[in-house]
Amino acid sequence: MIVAVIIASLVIIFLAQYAYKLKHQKFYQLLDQFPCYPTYPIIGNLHMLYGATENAVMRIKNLMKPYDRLLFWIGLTPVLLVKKHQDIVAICNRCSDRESHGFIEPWTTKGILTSRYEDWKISRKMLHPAFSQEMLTTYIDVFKKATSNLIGEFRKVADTGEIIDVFDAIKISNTDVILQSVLGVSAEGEAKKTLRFSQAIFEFLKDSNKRVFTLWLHPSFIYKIYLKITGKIKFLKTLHTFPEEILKRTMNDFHEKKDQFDEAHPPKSMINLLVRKRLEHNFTEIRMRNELLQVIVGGTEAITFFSGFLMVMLAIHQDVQQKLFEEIVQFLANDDTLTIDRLTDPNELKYLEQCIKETARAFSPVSVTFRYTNKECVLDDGKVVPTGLTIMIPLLFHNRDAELFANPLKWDPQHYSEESIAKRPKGSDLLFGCGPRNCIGTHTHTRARLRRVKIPITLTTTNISGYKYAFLLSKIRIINIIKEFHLSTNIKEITEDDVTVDLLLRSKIGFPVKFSSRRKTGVIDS
Ligand code: HEM
Repeated sequence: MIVAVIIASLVIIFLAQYAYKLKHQKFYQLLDQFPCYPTYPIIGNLHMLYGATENAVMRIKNLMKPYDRLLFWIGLTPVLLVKKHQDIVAICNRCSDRESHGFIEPWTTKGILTSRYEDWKISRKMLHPAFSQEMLTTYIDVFKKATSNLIGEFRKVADTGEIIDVFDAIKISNTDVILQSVLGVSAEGEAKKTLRFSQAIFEFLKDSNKRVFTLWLHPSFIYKIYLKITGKIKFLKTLHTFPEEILKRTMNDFHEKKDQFDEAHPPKSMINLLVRKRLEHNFTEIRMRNELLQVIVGGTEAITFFSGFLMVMLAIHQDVQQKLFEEIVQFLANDDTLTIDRLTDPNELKYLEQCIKETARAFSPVSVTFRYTNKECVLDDGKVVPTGLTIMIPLLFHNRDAELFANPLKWDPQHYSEESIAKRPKGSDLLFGCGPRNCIGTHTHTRARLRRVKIPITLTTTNISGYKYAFLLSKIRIINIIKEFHLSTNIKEITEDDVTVDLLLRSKIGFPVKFSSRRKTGVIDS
């Protein structure tokens, strides 16, 4: 009986799939242009990722070796993988939808990371001012305070000969920074809750990645049961209640202390800005919670891994560290204040900027991004990507493309020297993504604006993103750390075998660093 039911179900699925394919013949014909490994009914190509859900992107890298484009079936869903610069730029500049396939529900729904174009436009417009020069100037004090606390942690182990994994200290510091600038609360005041929240973010990202590549977790009702049985539902609750409580508090303040929200008191955090502007866009509390949550998620994990890799690379590459130290000493010689103008002056701290960009290239924290084609997209060779297709863009492969970067697996700030940049096609750095849906901290160039300033649309402009949130925080942090400590480590390199890549790139071997004081000194401009 059971066997009969299973066979009947399979036949029904097969027939339904056949009927669907007939109805969407053009879509499937266009898919035939792209290479694809043999598929099995129902599972598609997922068997090829068996046992690798935690490191799926690296497995995909091997599968993509012979191809620049690959059609990959995640169950019944076709996904086009592209790794070449021209393809990424063409797709990202033309399609502003990001496909999440609801995989990250029920963790979060509509918001800047996950919304389709029409909703996303509103999110982006609403949140963009939170990354303006004025707001960044406000955040600088938060960055300095958090750096001061972080340095305090490193002082505890300095000169003891101990090698510590800096990940936890950086994570606490970054969570503090992001929470202060997004939610206006300090981790110091909410330490336990912050820690639980940060754990919930981690579980959310890990689980969402697992769900994408695990067929039986695709149906929503099964996933909800899975969350209950595994006890992960508690992380889901924390993920929601923490920002909700703070949102309620801010909304109450908004109603009761109106004078604190007038023009004489400009917003100092994203939540403050959102509460002021929510009526313009008719945002519900749930929508506001999602927006805040998604910026926090987008920011915290990426910047934590990024910072960890940067510190370890400096600890490994002593020559680079020494050169950077000399640059920092020179920068501080006559003026040791860290203002936004000094930190964003393109003629200052050039080598530090090279080190930061190189880390974002070699260890692309957001190693994969997605698009969904809301219209047909013609690629350079005339091939047409059909409407309604999910595109997976492993930015990591692009950023390690040997055609763009000599010796791409080597971390070398020379990749960002003026001479090296001049040798690459303009706009070939996709460190913060590409097109209008790039990282929110970056400048957005719409097609119209590109035309106005006569920049070819095929060239993206994310490489002028530098002086934003992540860069400012990194500069303040590295200046203070390198000025005070000499960093060393017991590892020689972080190789491809030492990282796992799901949606984010993580280190399997942690971030081991030894701190030795250069001289007893205070934190600059704290
Ligand atoms: C080193 C640090 C960071 C890196 C390398 C990075 C990289 C990226 C990348 C590659 C994307 C996808 C872009 C695309 O699909 O084209 C992205 C999106 C995004 N990032 Fe970042 N990011 C960083 C830091 C941050 C920070 C600090 C925040 C917030 C405080 C943030 C918020 C976001 C948001 C909200 C999006 C979605 C934007 C949209 O869809 O409109 N990121 N980031």
